[in-house]
Amino acid sequence: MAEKRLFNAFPKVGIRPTIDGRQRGVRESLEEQTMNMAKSAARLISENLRYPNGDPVECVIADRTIGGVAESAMCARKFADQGVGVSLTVTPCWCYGTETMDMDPFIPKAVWGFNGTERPGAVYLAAVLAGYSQKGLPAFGIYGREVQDADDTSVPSDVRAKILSFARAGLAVSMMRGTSYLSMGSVSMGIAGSIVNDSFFQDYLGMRNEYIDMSEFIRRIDEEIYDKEEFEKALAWTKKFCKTGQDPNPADQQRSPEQKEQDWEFVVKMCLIAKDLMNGNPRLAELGFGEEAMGHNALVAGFQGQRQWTDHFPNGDFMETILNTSFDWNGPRQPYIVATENDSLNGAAMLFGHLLTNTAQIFSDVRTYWSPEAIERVTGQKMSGAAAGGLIHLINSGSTCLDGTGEQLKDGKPAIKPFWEIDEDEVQACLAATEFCPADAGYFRGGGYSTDFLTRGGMPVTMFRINIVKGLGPVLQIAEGETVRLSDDVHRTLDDRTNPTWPTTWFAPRLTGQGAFRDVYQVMANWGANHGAISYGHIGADLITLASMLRIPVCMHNVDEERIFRPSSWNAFGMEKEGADYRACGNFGSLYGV
Ligand SMILES: C[C@H](O)[C@@H](O)[C@@H](O)C(=O)CO
Ligand SMILES: [Mn+2]
Repeated sequence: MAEKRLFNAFPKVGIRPTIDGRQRGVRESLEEQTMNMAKSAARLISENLRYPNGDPVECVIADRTIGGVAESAMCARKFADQGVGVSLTVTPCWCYGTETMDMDPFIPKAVWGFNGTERPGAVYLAAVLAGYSQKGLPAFGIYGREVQDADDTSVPSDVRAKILSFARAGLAVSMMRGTSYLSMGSVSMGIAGSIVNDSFFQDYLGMRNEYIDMSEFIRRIDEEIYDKEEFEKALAWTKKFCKTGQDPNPADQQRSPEQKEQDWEFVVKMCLIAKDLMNGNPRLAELGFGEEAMGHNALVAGFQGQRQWTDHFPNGDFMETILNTSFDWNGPRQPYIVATENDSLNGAAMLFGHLLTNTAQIFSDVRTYWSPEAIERVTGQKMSGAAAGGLIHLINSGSTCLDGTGEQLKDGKPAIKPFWEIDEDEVQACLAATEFCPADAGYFRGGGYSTDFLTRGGMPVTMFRINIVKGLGPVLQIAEGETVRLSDDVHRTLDDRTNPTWPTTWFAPRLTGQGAFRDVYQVMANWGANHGAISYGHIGADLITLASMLRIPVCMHNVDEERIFRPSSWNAFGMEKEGADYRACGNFGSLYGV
């Protein structure tokens, strides 16, 4: 059974079979087809989508078809009672728009109008979408390209794709609502992303901000407010499977073997404590720590670390790495999303990626642009293939998920998978590909460990980032591309010029020849901050759909226009998609902002 998380139930998808209310023949003739559409949609969603804990997504179908306002109200009541967080209206016929529409302003909504000829499903679709636009309730329209016969209960592939894309993004919106971002510490080294903007989390994500001082870790370590049995298990696993790598420090700055041993115990305790802080732990209540047992209901957190903590205590890199990874000493499990340097905007981006894919997310500094000429100058090697246009060196200050090694395989190729698809061999492969090196004493005076690995090449990935601009609000930027595996000697030469004991992912964004994607250099030059969240797969279209639900405009992306799926209201803001997105988001404002 998947690990219980937080105090929020997973939101369900509500399906609204909507019908022409005229009895004495019309309605009766449509009842079966309408309800069958709802059942087909529910089956499609539950068979293809899972919650982050691995359980199938649950759908709730209205008790009866919705022919007017009374049945709309009955359905709304049932959805509220059942914890519905996303709604999909389906219909094969004409219905009465404002009498049957879903009026809940906070839950993502879509309408699937059957492309049939016997009854005008498309006409209702257009009418109700117009109603949603007029009422300021943007909704997604779904209409199959090919005409279907009235008795055809199949869901065409284009309709399937849109229903699933809408449901993935709608569930992500709904899963964030009511949870917390937990700041463990405050602003790290003047990084603006770690200035936690509570209006952003509250108005755009419907989330609460929680804060703890980093001294809480010392209190809990000193007073042994953690599960000591779990600690012994975690420490034994760590000693057995987490290989210690090279110490990058000069001999006279290296910590003694005893100190290093103590550091391992310290950083493993940090790991348990951070998990308890985010998620709570009933075991603590049994140990007499009732308040600490509750946790902060945090779906995402950030750890400041640098500098005050790391100037004195072992760093948080091992903690951040293990929490963000899809497994630990208890085997595969849902990752805990934690942002390095408390970069809450990158943390929120990581959360988007995690909720859309159910996978672990890489956190990286966007550290260096290497032109092919520069690589050849310093290594003598000419770049080719995906590296021919140059590379971006993604490297964090010592932490990122072990899934980022690319040692999990999907169809024989490097991948990052949901935890329930990861087997023990892949767990071991990720660990075997990693070394934990004593921390660079220049940066981390208090010691600790850094995670060192090199991501395998040929993995499709998407890098993305949330930035906040005064007067505009949040924007999202996206770059789809792939990882590149350089030869060991080329990688070594480049990596040794920076921090060779940190995790590296060589990233080649997909170029379009236009604007920010004119070349690799422009991708780096247009990146809005020092960090990026990196997710497995090309998820740019889903991120765009999610951003539109949250009314966050997308300032940069390399997603083909036909993959873009936004509420129908966006069409009213012009044919040029980027400007229309900004105008629509500005017009409707944040989803929860009052
Ligand atoms: C150790 C260094 O201070 C790094 O932490 C620094 O380069 C950053 O990661 C800034 O985002
Ligand atoms: Mn950083």
